[in-house]
Amino acid sequence: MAPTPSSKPHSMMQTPSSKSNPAHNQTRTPQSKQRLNFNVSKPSPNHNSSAMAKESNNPPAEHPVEVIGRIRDYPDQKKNPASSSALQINPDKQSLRVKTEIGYRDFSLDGVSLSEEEDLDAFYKKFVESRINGVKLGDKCTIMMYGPTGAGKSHTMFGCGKQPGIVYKSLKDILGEGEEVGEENGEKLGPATFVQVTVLEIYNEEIYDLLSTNNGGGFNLGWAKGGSASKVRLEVMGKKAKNASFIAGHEATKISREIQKVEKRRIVKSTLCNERSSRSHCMIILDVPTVGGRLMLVDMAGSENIEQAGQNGLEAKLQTAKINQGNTALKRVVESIANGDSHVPFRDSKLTMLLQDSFEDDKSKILMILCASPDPKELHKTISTLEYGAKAKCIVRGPHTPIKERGAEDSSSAVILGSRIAAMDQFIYKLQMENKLREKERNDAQKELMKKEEEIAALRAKVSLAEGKGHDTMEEEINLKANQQVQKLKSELEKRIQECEKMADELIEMERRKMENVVLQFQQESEMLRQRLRELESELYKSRVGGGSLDMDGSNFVRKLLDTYSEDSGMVKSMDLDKSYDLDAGKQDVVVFKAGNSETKSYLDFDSRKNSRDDKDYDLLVRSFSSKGCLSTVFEADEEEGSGDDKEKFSDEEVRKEVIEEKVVCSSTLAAKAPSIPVSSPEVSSQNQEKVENFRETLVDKLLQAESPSEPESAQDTASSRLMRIQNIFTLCGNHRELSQHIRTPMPGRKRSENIDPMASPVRTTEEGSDAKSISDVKQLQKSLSKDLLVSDIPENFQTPMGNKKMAPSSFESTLASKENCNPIDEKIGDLDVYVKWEASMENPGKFITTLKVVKDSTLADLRKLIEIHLGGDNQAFTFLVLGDPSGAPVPRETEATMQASKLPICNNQLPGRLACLRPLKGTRNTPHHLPLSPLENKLPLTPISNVTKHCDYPSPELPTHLDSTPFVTLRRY
Ligand SMILES: Nc1ncnc2c1ncn2[C@@H]1O[C@H](COP(=O)(O)OP(=O)(O)OP(=O)(O)O)[C@@H](O)[C@H]1O
Repeated sequence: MAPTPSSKPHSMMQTPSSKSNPAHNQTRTPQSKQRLNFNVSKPSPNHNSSAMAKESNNPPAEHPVEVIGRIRDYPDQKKNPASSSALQINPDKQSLRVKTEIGYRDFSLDGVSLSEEEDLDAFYKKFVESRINGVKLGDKCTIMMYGPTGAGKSHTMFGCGKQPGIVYKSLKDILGEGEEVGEENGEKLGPATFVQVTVLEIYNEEIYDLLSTNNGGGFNLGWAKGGSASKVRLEVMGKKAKNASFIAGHEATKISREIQKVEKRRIVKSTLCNERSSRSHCMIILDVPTVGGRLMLVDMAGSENIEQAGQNGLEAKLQTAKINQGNTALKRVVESIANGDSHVPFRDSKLTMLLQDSFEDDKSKILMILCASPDPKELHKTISTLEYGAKAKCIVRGPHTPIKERGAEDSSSAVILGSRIAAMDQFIYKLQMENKLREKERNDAQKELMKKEEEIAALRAKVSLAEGKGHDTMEEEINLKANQQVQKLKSELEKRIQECEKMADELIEMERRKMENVVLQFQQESEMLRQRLRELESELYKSRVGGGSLDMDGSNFVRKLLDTYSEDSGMVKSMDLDKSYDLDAGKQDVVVFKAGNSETKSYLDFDSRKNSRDDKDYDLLVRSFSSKGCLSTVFEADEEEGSGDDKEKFSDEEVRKEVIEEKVVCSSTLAAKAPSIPVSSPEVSSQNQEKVENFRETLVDKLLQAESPSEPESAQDTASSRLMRIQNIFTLCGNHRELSQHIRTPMPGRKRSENIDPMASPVRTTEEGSDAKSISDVKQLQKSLSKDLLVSDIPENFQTPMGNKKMAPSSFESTLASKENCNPIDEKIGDLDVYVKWEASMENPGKFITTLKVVKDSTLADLRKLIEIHLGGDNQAFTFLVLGDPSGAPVPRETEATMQASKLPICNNQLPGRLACLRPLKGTRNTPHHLPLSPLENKLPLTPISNVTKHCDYPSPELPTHLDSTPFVTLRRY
C-alpha cells in the first residue's frame, strides 16, 4: 500500500533501513513506555551544547497520527439535483473544502476519499492496506473511525453485504487464505500466522467483552456461546482490559464470521440520525503474536451531542453523555498531545485508557478516518469532525528520548514547551496560510469590486454626460431656431417698413404734384376769368365813356356783357366742365335764357315758377335734367337779333338770350355754401339783378367746378381750407372788379379823384344822363358784385372791409373816403398785401416766403390758412410775431382769430403792405436760434417786384432770385 503523500516522510513502514537503525530499534519495544516527543523548533535555554548536538542528529519529527477523510455518498443529491454537496475535494487531494453560504473553509488532511469514487476495496487498498502490512510485520496500528452518527463509520469498518469492511479485509490480509505454508521433515508446518482477536464494547463507560457471556461455556478458543447471554464486563488493568476473552486462529473466514456475529451484540438504537445508531464504542484487537504486531480497530459511537441525537429522558441523556465522554476524552487527549501538555488525560475515559499505548508507543501509528456526510444539513458536525482531525494531525512525535536520558524536570518541561511551541507555530503557520489565502481572495474580490464600481461610475458619467449634452444641445438648438426666427421677422419687418416709407413718399409726392396741378389749373382758370372780367369791364367803360350810346338802364351793358361771353368760344370750353351730380329738379335753381324769342323768362326758383312757365320749356328742361346731370353754361349772343333795327324791338327790361343748355347750379350742399344774393339796392331792377346774380353764380360755380373735378381728394379737405380758397377767389374777383373800375386811364380834363372813382362824380353829361339808369344799374351791380363776392360766402370771419356784411354803398363809400392816411385804393377795395417771411435771427437773416393778398379785415387765423396752404404740410408749425412790439412776442394761437391782419406792421413803411413774420415752433427743422426782434428788423430787404408792379403806385418788395417764394397766390397789380 502506498502511503499518503503527507505520511510518506513519516511512514511507519518498517523499511530495512529503519530496522537497521539502532536508535529506532531501541524505541520499538512494545513495552516501552515512551511519551510522545515533539520537535523543538526553538532551542531551549536549558539545553546544553551536547544536547543540541544530539537533537541535531536526531531524525525529524514524525506525525504519529495520520488523518484521512472519507466522504460518504449523498443519496439526497440524486433525489434533488439542486441540492449541492457541501464538501469538495481540492485538486491536491489532501485538503477538503467545506462550502457554506457565507464562504468556504479548507481543511488540510493526509488524504481524502469519496465513497462514490472509491468503494471500500479501493479505500482499503489506498489508505489501510499499508498499515495492515506493517502489522503483519510487527507494527502496532490503531485505526479509529471518527465522525457523527450516520457518517458511515460502521459501514467503513464492517462493510456491507456486498463489500467487507476494514475488519474483515485486515483479518484476511493478516491471516491470508489459511493455507499451509509448507512441510518440514514430512510434517506440515501449519499456517504461517495466527491471530488472537478480542472484541470489546465500551458502553456507558463500561467495557464489555463481546466474546464472552455470563452463562459460560464457550468452546475452543473462547468463542462465546449463544447470543442471548448477558455481556461480561471487564475491568481495565493498566492500559488493557483484564481477563478479556479472545479468539485465536489462522482462518480468517471463521474469525470474520465470529466477529460479525458478536458485533451484532453491540448496543444500537434508532436515533434521528441513524436507524441503527451505534451507542457504544467497539474495539477489535488483533494481535499477531508471531511478529508482535497489533492492530486495534475502533468504531466509535457518533460524536453528535445529546440534542442532536434526539435523546429524551434522563437515562438517555446520561447514556449519550457517557458515550460522548469517550469522544470528549479522546478529543482532549489529542489536543493535549498536540499541545504538548505534560499531562495527557488518558484516564478520563475507558476508551482513552485502552488507547494510551496507541498514542505513547513509538511503534504505534494511528490512522484516524474521519467519516463525514456531504449533506449541508450535517455541515456543522462535519466541520467539528474535520477540526478534530486537523488537531490530531498536528500531533508530532519528536525523536525518541529515553527516559533515563531525561534530566531534571526542567529539561522535560523545556521539551514539552518546545513541542507546544512547534505545534503552535505549525498551527499558526497554517492559519497564516489560510489567512493569506483569504486575504488574496479578499483583495481579488476588492479589485473586482473596484473594477465594477469604476465601470458603474464610467457608465453613470456617460449617462449623465449624454443627458446633459442632450439637454444642452436641445437648448442650443431651440435658441438658435428662435434667433433665426427673430432675425427673419426683423428683416421682414424692416422690409415692410421700407416699403411703407417708400409708398408713403411716393404717395406724398403724387399728392403734392396733384395739388400743384390743381393749383395751377385753378390759377389758370382764375386768370382767364379775370381776363374776361377785365375785358367786360373795359368794354363797359368804353361804351359808357367813349361817346357811344349808353344804356341808361344798363340793358345794353348786360347785352354786351352776355355777347362778349357768348362770343368767346374759350369761355365755353372753360366752363364746359361736367360734374356728375344727382339731379334733384325740385331743388335746383335754374336760369333759363331764351334768345331769339320775344319772351324772356327767368326762373330763379324752379318750384315757385313752375306754374307760370311754358310747358314746352319745362318739358325740355326736365328732359335735359333727366338726361344729363351736369353743369354746363354757355352764353351765346344772337348777332342777328342784337344788330340793326331789331334792337329797338326789345325793351330795356328784356334781354334776348337763348337757352343753349341747362344749368344746374350746384348740389344742395354747394347751394348752401352759396346762398342767394341779397338785394342790397332796391334801385336795381329785378331782372338785371337776376342776370348779374346768375352770372355771379355761374362764375362761382365754374370756379368751384374748376377746382373740384381735378381734385377728387378735395372731398377730404377740411371745410376751412375749402372756404379759404373760395374766399381767396372772391377776394380776387372782387378786387379785380374794383380795380378795373378805379385803376384806369385818366380821362383828359378830369381830376384824379374823378378818374379814380367815376361813380363818385356828382356831375354827369346828358349822355351820361341818358344812361343814368344804366350807369346806376352798373354801379349797383358792381357794388353788389363787389360786396357779394366779398361778403356772400362765409360771412363769419370773412367780413367786408368795414367789418360789416351788409353795408350800404353810401356808407361804404363814405367810410372809404374818410380814410385819409390810408391808401384810398386799398382802403376802398378792402384788402391787404401781406409779405410773409421767416423770423430773422443771428444765424438766419430771415427768409422771404410769399406775398399774399387778403381782405383787410381778415384775421391772422385766415392768414394762417393761406400760409399753411402755401407752405404745404411740411412746415406749418409757426407763430406770428408781432414785430414792432418791444418784446417781439409771438401771437398765441388762440388769439389769432381775434387779431386782424391789418394790425400787422407796415412793411418797409409802405402802405398797404404788411409784414407777417413767422417764427418756427420748437422742434421744427427751421427752428432758428432767435433773439427778440427789434423794430429795425421789421423790414424786408427787398426791392419791389418789377414784373408785377409796373402799374403799381406804391413800392413793393422785390424778391431775390435765389429765394424760393413760389407764392400760392401770385401778386398781381393793375
Ligand atoms: N459509504 C457508504 N456507502 C453506502 N452506504 C453507506 C455508506 N456509509 C454509510 N452507509 C449507510 O448509512 C447507514 C449508516 O451508516 P453507519 O451505521 O455506518 O453510520 P455510523 O457512522 O456508524 O453511525 P452511528 O455512529 O450511529 O453508528 C448504514 O445503513 C450504512 O449502510
